[in-house]
Amino acid sequence: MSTTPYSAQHISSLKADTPSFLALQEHYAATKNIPLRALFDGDPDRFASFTVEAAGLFLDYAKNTLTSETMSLLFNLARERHVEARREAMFVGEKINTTEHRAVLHTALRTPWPPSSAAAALVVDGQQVNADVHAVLEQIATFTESVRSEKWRGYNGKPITDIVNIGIGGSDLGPKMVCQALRPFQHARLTMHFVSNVDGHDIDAVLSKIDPATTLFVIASKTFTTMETMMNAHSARQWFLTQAETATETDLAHHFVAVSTNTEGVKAFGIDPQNMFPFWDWVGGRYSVWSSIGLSVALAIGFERFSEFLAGAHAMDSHFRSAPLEQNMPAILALVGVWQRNFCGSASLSIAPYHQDLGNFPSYLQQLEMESNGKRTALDGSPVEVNTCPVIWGNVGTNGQHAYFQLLHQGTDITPVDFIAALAPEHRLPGHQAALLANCFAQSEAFMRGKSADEVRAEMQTKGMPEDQITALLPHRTFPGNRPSNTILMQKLTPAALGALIALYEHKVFVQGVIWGINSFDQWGVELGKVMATHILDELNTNATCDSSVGKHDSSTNGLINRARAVLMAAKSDAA
Ligand SMILES: O=P(O)(O)OC[C@H]1O[C@](O)(CO)[C@@H](O)[C@@H]1O
Repeated sequence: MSTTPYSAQHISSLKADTPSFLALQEHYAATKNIPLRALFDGDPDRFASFTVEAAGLFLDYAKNTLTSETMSLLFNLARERHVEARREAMFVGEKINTTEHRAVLHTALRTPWPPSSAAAALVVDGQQVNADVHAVLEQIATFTESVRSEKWRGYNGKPITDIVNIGIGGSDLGPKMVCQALRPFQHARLTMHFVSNVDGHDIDAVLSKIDPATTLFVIASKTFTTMETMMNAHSARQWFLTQAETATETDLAHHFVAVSTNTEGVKAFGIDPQNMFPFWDWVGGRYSVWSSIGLSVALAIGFERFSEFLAGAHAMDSHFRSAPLEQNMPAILALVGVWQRNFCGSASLSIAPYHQDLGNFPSYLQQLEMESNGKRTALDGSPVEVNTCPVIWGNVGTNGQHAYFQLLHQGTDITPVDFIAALAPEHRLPGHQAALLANCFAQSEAFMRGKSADEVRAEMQTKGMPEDQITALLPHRTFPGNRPSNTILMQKLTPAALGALIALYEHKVFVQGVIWGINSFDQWGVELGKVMATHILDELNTNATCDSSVGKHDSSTNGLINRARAVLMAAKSDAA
């Protein structure tokens, strides 16, 4: 294993006094008052200079308050942080996830088979990575084909009509987002459902509309210990046994399959390991849709389309791994984000897909970005000295325009926006696509240009508005502009384009993590609440007098537990 200076355990936080950081700070101070409008007016070639194309995607980052000098300083920063060497360390399977002692190899899940050369074949801890990935893909291909072709049937001989994916976090958000995004490619007989929340209303709503005889449950959990997933899986199992007429325990095999790294856990639940689709600890939950966690996707769109999805991501991997930083789309997207976050001071990033089928993309990115880079400790254990991941949020356009875009245009914070659009639609309805794209492009232009007081005044005067009204309304109707955005375009939202889009953001997150000096692949921050919930669950389920059993909490938590327990206990005795 490499012990070069870029080995993870030697990496400290990005420091505000490093030469490249100081140079960027100085540059920001010198350029911050130049309006974006002026940058466009002064350079007719700005669009050509600040756009990049790769793997079927087109990125326009010209509407950011930056110049070629900014970019060159950012590339210096990336090189100073050893982005290229760290990138290679990830691809070749070094254990860059140092706090969990794991390699990070989601890119191997989409490497074509057989690998192009012996050198490309990955061996990690003695495991033939590519061969193992390929074997599981074959298993997925055979199984999904048999369900789709009606060979695989329910216990009383009926074909499967409904698939229920039970999982949470990466075992839910990825498959759910991708199935929605690729809705037009979905098998006509199959309806996809996703259950994630421990709140019983979630699974109850799904169970109330499906037939046990024609339903397949996919229990998706890397660990097979996650409280939410296990509780939902047990409820589904119980529901099946009570609702499916004449069904016995042996019939469960027709209706429950598992996706996991934990064979023992799957067996203990009662699923035959024959019906288990494995993956490996070097696949992080939020990077797992390419693994067997994508089983629901492959069931929905078929294995051929699933392969196209993997190929799209691989095309972005190849670009990311080989393109110089100056032409490297994920690196550029990451560096623009670092500029916005660490120098321009933006605390959040809004994601605006102008495509209804990408409705779940913002929530997917919330986990990808915030669980990866929402960290305050550097790889070497020291405190991080600069701001890390911004808050990620958003919704589809044009809906967002009629909700929170007011704040984006005229609020007190400057929030960068990533616009994402497909040029051609899957539907044939006249007029809609042009209207959608017109709104997308208009919003980014409006954020950039704003509307000056002089322009607003002239407009109101042309309309013949009295001077006193003009004076009163002027400040309200003025737009400051200078609000940054990126626009990502694809031809159509195909499996390959979606694969490339997700991989683009995965690698953006990686580059930002390297620059900030953090481990983008662990998630210790989710542990504390999980453990405390198990204790409180025990307390809510006991009959002991409130004060003695819950006395160890603060008065607020204690009071809340007591109020809830009174209701839960009453419901229990009513049911008895
Ligand atoms: O697939 P599992 O093991 O059930 O975990 C689900 C999710 O829980 C987390 O571990 C923490 O919330 C995520 O990283 C993961 O995607």
